[in-house]
Amino acid sequence: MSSHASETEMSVVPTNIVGRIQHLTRRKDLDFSEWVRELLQIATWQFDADCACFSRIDNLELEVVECYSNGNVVSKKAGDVVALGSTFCSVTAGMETPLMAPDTRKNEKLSGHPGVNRLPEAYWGVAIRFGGAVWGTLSVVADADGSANPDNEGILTLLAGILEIKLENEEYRAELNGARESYRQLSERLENLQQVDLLTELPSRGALFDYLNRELNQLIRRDGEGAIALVDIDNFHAINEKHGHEEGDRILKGAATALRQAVRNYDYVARYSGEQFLVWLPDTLQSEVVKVCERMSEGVAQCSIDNKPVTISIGYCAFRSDSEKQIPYDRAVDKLINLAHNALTEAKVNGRNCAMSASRRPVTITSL
Ligand SMILES: Nc1nc2c(ncn2[C@@H]2O[C@H](COP(=O)(O)OP(=O)(O)OP(=O)(O)O)[C@@H](O)[C@H]2O)c(=O)[nH]1
Repeated sequence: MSSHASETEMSVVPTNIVGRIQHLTRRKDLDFSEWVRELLQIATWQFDADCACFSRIDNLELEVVECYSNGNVVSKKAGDVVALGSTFCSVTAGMETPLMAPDTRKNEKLSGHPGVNRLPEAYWGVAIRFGGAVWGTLSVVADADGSANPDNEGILTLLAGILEIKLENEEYRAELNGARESYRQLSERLENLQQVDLLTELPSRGALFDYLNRELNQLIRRDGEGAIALVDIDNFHAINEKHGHEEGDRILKGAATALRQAVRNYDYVARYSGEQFLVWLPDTLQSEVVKVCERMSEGVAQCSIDNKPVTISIGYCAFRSDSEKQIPYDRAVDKLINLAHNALTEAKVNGRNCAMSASRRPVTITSL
């Protein structure tokens, strides 16, 4: 049995134990295992004992979750599993109140226990309850008979209560971590879903920028030419107003299909916003872009409303790579889209149903 607690220390124990427990409950720097070991150390110190264990009962077995020993005795280690019946904890588990046995040989509950001459002489234990049932035990042992401090029963009950709260918090934390993980997986799935526009089945705006940044990067590296076109259905607000949103949706789907069919299979058509589509035309000369615009207009005109063909306005920006150096690719995409957008505004101003280029010649990437 350890003898670190002097008479003087014993006389101030109530104050110190409260201070130590309070200090422990406020510590946020410890993980669960470290925290429990600190508590076990406090219990060992308070009982002037050699070792304290926090154990879990699983059927007829007792598993040591955490253990603290002052080194005076050979103690159990975390993870050790023993037959519950061979331990004093088997008795503790059936009790509502702590089992206080400073001398187990003289304790009415333990004197007949098969382990009484083999197990430590002093034993104090209390059941740990969780979820309405006995979960395990908190036990403190000493190799020689212990003192009978009248406060200790209350302190053991208090330590058990704190452990129960900690256990619950830990369980919630695990649940919370599980919930966080499910949320992360859900967000990931949602993000994937958002890559595709559900109405038109084209890539969505969410997918667009990553794709364009990658593509533009590659195109610049191979000194290529290409174009970005913004396509906008004319007077779409009026179509919605007059024929209803379902009819508007039908036109949107039809336009999406027509645009997809009007371009090569390695071109890229995405839904940019409401009634606007973005078309990426890699390895395409400016003169070819004009032809693609014509094909797109003819294709969309196959969709009709009130026996009138649906028309589109297009603004495009053709560009060529002039240097592999000094290119901020992400900004280049934004700037090309802006130029195409300005051209689209001009097409609308010019009376709609037409295509406008951002410049007479392809813009150079380094001029952006
Ligand atoms: N049916 C339907 N309408 C949409 C959708 N997304 C956006 N819109 C509508 O598209 C309309 C776009 O209207 P405006 O931006 O005024 O453009 P506009 O009427 O085509 O006029 P111009 O572009 O100048 O020819 C708005 O009424 C939006 O509510 C959609 O998914 N389905």
